[in-house]
Amino acid sequence: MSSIKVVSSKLAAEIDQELMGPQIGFTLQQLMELAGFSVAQTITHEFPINKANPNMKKNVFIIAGPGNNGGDGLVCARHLKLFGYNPIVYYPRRTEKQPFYKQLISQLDFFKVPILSQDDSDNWLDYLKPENTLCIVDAIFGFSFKPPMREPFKSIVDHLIALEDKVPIVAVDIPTGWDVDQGPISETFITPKVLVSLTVPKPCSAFINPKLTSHYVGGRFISREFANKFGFEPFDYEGTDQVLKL
Ligand SMILES: NC(=O)C1=CN([C@@H]2O[C@H](COP(=O)(O)OP(=O)(O)OC[C@H]3O[C@@H](n4cnc5c(N)ncnc54)[C@H](O)[C@@H]3O)[C@@H](O)[C@H]2O)[C@@H](O)CC1
Ligand SMILES: [K+]
Repeated sequence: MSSIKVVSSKLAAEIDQELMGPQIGFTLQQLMELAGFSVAQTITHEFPINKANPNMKKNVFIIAGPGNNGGDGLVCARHLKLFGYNPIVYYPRRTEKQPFYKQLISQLDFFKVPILSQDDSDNWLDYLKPENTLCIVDAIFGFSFKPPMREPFKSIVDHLIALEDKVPIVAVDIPTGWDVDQGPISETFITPKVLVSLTVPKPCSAFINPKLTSHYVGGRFISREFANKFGFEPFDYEGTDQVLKL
């Protein structure tokens, strides 16, 4: 893993600021759309739908947290549905922070993606049976997580830890509970089977064990000049792919 270029959380924040600054002018919605799309595409690579097997598990359980990592999960769910999977979203703390989150929810309703809420806190695990679930998407926390983990997420993550040997977890950007720079230092953290780093891997990705976790980079939205300015080479994405296995 050490040969993979990573950028510190500080630099990652600067990259985001500049991408969404007046000169380049991306909006958060645009970046989130590409980020969520890249996570959905990673799932098609790691867990492809086998049309010859009508009994194949197709349920993907997406847990969306209260921030933008959660937003990536909502976008990912919509694309998964269009790719032929059966996404189920658990979104226990809806945000009012950005008005477009309501639109993301409306879009999921439009595609008839079930969304569990705070009201389902006693029964959400009924929808996450290992015998029916292909994989879990961890879109709970990304680079703004600060331990210790508060409820309801602590209990949710404890359940995920108990399930992680039975159902593979795909982590969006940062495995939940990991520190963006120092990795799994808190008391509660997951160990994903797949990590999708967005834009560029953060230092915590150096702590994944390549025997346990496949590592992808996604969020294909920067030019070579822009990457070089921040001290790294852009990733060699193939064709129209939005993700690259590292
Ligand atoms: N340029 C960007 O900023 C982009 C970021 N994206 C995603 O956005 C993520 C970062 O998003 P945010 O900055 O919104 O942050 P996060 O989604 O990492 O989490 C912030 C939220 O978590 C809560 N939180 C933090 N620590 C907690 C704790 N210990 N217990 C309970 N709740 C806690 C905060 O109150 C806040 O609501 C990235 O990792 C990435 O996945 C993508 O959407 C694409 C664009
Ligand atoms: K995550």
